[in-house]
Amino acid sequence: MLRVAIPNKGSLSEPAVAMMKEAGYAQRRESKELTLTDHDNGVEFFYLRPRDVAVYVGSGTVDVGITGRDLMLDSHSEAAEIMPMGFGGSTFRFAARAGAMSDISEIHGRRVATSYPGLVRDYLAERGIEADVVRLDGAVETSITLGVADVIADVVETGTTLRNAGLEVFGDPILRSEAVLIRSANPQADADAENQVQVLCRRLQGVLVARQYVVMDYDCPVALLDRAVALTPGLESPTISPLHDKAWVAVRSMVPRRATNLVMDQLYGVGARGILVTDIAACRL
Ligand SMILES: Nc1ncnc2c1ncn2[C@@H]1O[C@H](COP(=O)(O)OP(=O)(O)OP(=O)(O)O)[C@@H](O)[C@H]1O
Ligand SMILES: O=P(O)(O)OC[C@H]1O[C@H](OP(=O)(O)OP(=O)(O)O)[C@H](O)[C@@H]1O
Ligand SMILES: [Mg+2]
Repeated sequence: MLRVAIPNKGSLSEPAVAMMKEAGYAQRRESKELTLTDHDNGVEFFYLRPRDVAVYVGSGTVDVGITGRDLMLDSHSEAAEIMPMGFGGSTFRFAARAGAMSDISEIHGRRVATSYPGLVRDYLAERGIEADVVRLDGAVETSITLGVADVIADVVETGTTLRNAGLEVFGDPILRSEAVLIRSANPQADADAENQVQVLCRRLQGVLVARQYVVMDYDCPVALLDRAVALTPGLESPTISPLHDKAWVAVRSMVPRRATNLVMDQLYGVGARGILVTDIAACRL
């Protein structure tokens, strides 16, 4: 059985479970279940703290897992990214009291509070900056007000938490993070496990594509087909089908979901009619 680690709590938990369900895997029904065996697909799911996922995967006790890129790098475990999951995006940044700092060189000799000491120490060491890294479990933004640190390094998504604490980011982002599927950096040579990992990846890729694209159908005068197809090139090439009226053809193509309305406006402008958009329930490319 393939062993897969899924975050049991936090921002990544619900979207990870939703994605696995969309990929056709059984998932736990309630949050107190620690494991779930999907016999039909030959997969055993382990619901673990997202911070621990990289540790288990790195040690080879589970085959693959979902966690944040930031957590994986912080853990220094022997794990490697296989694919991004399309959710849980954030940046990891330094921040200090508004107006207090403008360059990371100013961190030298200061106290930096963070829940990601591995990541922060690596980043500072690479730049020759010496600082006292204070490890906290969370709510790191409050540490400056309470006098425990001069600088923080933390996850920033909307920036609301920082603003509420009167803090401001400075310097370049330390990291751009998102949820990622990871596996051991030195996987055992096991053909069955390798095959199952490939199936899992193809299914997850299918979910990503189904979420990112729609299918667009429209009718188009033959004389205008080249201009219309240039707007909807699809992934490989659009399907063109004859219509009873020989002056028209039907076109079917995949279009990025976020561009749906723009492409429909442009197609209509070119002369296409009967433009229909359909969600993709699942796909394998
Ligand atoms: N506000 C956020 N937006 C997007 N991703 C986030 C956010 N906060 C944390 N993450 C991501 O979630 C992962 C952190 O997992 P963690 O278990 O700490 O979740 P959490 O949302 O902070 O929950 P909790 O603090 O309750 O444990 C990291 O990969 C991080 O980049
Ligand atoms: O930029 P924002 O949209 O405000 O999000 C960022 C905040 O979200 C996370 O906190 P979380 O709620 O996980 O609390 P924690 O610090 O206790 O982990 C993170 O640690 C930041 O504090
Ligand atoms: Mg948190």
